[in-house]
Amino acid sequence: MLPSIDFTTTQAYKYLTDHYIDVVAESLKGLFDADAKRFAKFSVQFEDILLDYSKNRITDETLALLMQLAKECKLDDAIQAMFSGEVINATEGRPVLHVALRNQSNTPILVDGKDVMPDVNAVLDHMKEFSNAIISGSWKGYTGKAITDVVNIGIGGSDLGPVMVTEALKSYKNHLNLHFVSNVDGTHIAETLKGLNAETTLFLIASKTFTTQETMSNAHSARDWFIQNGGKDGDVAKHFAALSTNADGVSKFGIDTKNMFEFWDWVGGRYSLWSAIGLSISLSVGFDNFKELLAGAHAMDNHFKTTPAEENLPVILALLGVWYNNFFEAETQAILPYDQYMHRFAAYFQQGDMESNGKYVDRNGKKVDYSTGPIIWGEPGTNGQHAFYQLIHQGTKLIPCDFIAPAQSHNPLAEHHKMLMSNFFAQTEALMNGKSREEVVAELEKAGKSKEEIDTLAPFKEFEGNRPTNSILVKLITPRVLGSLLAMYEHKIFVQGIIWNIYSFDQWGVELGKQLAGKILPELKDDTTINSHDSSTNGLINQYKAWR
Ligand SMILES: O=P(O)(O)OC[C@H]1O[C@@H](O)[C@@H](O)[C@@H](O)[C@@H]1O
Repeated sequence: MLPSIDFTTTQAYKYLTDHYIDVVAESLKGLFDADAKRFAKFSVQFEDILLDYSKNRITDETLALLMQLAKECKLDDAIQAMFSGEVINATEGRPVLHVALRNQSNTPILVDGKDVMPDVNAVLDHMKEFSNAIISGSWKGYTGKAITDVVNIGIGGSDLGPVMVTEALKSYKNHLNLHFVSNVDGTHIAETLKGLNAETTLFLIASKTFTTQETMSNAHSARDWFIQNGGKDGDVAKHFAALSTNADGVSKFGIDTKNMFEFWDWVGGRYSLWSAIGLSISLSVGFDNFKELLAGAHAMDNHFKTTPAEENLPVILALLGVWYNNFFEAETQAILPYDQYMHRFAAYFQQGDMESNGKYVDRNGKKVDYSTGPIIWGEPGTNGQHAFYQLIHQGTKLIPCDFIAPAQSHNPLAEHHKMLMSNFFAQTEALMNGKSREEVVAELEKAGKSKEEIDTLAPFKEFEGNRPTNSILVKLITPRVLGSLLAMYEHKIFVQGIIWNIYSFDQWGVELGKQLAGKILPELKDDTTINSHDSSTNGLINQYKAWR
């Protein structure tokens, strides 16, 4: 059982409410001027990851009060409850144990009194054996040729993690060509299959439930394509594997359960890249690198479980997020990786964070009267700079940003990485310091502008600054570092869910749309005029029918 505490009734919350008035009046620039040790004080290193959170609108007291808030919300008990396999996903009646999937120290983790580690390790062994066979070419397709292309068919948690990680670790990639099909829009699979050869293509049907409409339709279309292109029903076993918790569904589809890679209902979809769902990762970068990814996550799990809150990366990030979300009323959180390989990182955590903490009902079943999960968004730097940073710098909204960058590049071309990094450093500095009226005026005077021109232009060129950022500087994006980074954000989401007193591991909010689509689909079969909905929905459906 998770503790259930309304954080707005805690002592710490009351103190923070008063304290906020003082902090709002402070400038980050002033806080840095007043304390030469601010960076040393507000930064923490974990292995090859340095988190600098000194450019946040906090003081020692803020941090102490946020830590007190975590304590009053019984965060330690909640962490303990998750790691010990308690049923903390109460609305689905399940434990939450993605940490078991990367539990490289193999300490027993019990679900209903049974240690899950032997099953976890058996699936990892199966993934290793299969990956090695596909990569080495010893696994042959139906005409005796080795596999060259792997198509992962899945959506949501069965797609975003594998896509993001295979992209982030592209420099570790082998000869296999990876493809990902998620959208039910036929364009996605049709475009993917163009140019593929059925003799050398392997399909991974990735679905926790094995019932998801998008995935099942794409899987059936993939099988039709396979048969149309020369494969026989009996050849399916050589070209289709399933990653799922649903053995019945898998065999009904016609996939040999020998080619099924199992996982369990205590793995949430958006936390499943560490499970069999990660098979495409293991195929793309090899099992050893996949294991390194798990090892990095496990190291972060241990850090999260055992490190005092003051030094604990996920806890610090989470509490800073609460500070902005609930006191500064920030609505969003940007994730800005200065690493092209990480271009799907923000998209991945859109699901990770928003599906977890986008809830307005608390753990007592009551509607909350405070703000919960933020809107997560972001693009890689420097592209974002030339697109939406204008609003971050001079817009009316406060947008806390996480800047992430590797000190070393996998592609050290000429001066590229130094240029990239100069932007990474410059942006957080600019957001913090801004540019005062005096600086703007001096600059315009130097450029020879008249007094009148200066008066007209100056307000537009001023930056008020005081905009908060975290800098996450890592040595190099290796599988281990990536694993740790991902686990860091996962645990951040967990901590915030605890503070906001919501259930972070269910996702009932995705069901209503699915249900209604299921009702509408039969109405689209023929051209009968539809009048069973509101006038807008009827009007749209009928116009669609007229145009199709
Ligand atoms: O892996 P399957 O079961 O196909 O689910 C895919 C996705 O479906 C969505 O509706 C959500 O529930 C996600 O959390 C999930 O990752």
